[in-house]
Amino acid sequence: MTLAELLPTLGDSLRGKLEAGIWPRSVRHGHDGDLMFGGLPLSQLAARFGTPAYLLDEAEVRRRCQEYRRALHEVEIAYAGKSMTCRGVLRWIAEEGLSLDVCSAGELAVARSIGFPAERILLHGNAKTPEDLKAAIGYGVGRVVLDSLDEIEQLGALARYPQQVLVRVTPGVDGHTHKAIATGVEDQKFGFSLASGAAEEAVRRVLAQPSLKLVGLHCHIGSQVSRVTSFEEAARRMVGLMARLHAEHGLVLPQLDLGGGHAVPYLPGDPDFDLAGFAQRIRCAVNYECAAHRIPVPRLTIEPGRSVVAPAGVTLYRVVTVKHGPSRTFVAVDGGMSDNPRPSLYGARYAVRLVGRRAAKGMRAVTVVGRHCEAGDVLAQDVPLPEDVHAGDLLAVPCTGAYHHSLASNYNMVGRPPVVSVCDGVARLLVRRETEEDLLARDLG
Ligand SMILES: Cc1ncc(COP(=O)(O)O)c(C=O)c1O
Ligand SMILES: N[C@@H](CCCC[NH3+])C(=O)O
Repeated sequence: MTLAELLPTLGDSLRGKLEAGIWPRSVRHGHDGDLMFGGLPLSQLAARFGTPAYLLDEAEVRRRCQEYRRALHEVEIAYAGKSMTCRGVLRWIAEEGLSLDVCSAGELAVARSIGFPAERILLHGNAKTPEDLKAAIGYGVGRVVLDSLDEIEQLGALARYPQQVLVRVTPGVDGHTHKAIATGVEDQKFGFSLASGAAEEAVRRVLAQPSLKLVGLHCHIGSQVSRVTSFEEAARRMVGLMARLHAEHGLVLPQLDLGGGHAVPYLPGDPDFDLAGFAQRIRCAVNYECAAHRIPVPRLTIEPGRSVVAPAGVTLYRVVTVKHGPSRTFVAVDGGMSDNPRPSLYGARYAVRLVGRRAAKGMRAVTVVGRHCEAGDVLAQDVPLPEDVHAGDLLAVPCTGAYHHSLASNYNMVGRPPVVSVCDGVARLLVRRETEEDLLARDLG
């Protein structure tokens, strides 16, 4: 029996303890079954901002930035903007002293609009368009992470010396994560293969471009990776490559970017990422390999996205209807795959909780579904909810701060939810709800 199957059978207090790790640390029990989030009752936030709504606990995001900086004080922490970008969040990231990884001119435009320091920005992307490259050069971003031979030539022609660049390497390391987000293994679209020699060829090409200044190497083995050993192995392989480049070209590269991908717990019982262990073992692996190859230790960069914002987010939904099928009960809510495509894309699992009232009955396993025209529009399968859950109830889904707002669509012409930040009892609308007028405004008839 899995923990998810076991949960409905557990008493409230044991279930509460198991669930504690997947909610932001500010969450407290409120009156009559409510939950306090950043000092405000969830039911009050739902009444004020409507549902569905993405909530973000500002203090939790900032605390996570600080934890990264403390655990890895000598390492550059570059927040991966693809996980959640809006001006409010990027301001927190800038204030907390992190760098920023963007992967399009669009993400860069948001960063630029709040004056995110250009020298702390890295531009990523396996297929950067000329517009992406021009925008990066125009803003003077610190580093561009090169991902194809075409891009090396294009950037070489557009840039002015010394445009700092890294070369993205595919180290051939398995992050043991979902196939769709495993980027360290061979035979996929990202980076230059280490095993085939493509990475060394890319370095040669960069060195031949007078406008580019190669400052380091980059790799990213995937997302939602929990095994520190995979990062360690990638670090060792990357230092090995740096040593070969040193021997071949006399190159001393001052930077090594090990990407992001640190896993977070989505369900009760999922392990938390061992940040202290990661810090210690990466440091050891890099120092040891550098000493063994007699090359200087590079400055490390990491690019966490999910692990900075996911656990700070909660999504609120209103139940629209409850349908009792022959083998399961469907609880349908006013959102779905347009605000959270992760279950359909990656088979992602979530916990769901009734808030705003006390349940009169015990728990049973139900399937929470969305309002979209697809049978696969499932938000959470076999989750425990009270037997008396009914239309109008408020549901809260934790761990939705990353890859929710950023992956959202307006499928079925359903407007995207607002993003609301909450801190010390004050709620602030960061991104307003997408309206029918917004949707119609783009349609020129
Ligand atoms: C190059 C790069 N860096 C960082 C990240 C951030 O990953 P995560 O949000 O899993 O930390 C990604 C996404 O997987 C990425 O592609
Ligand atoms: N969108 C993915 C993560 C992608 C990581 C970006 N390279 C997720 O929701 O898990």
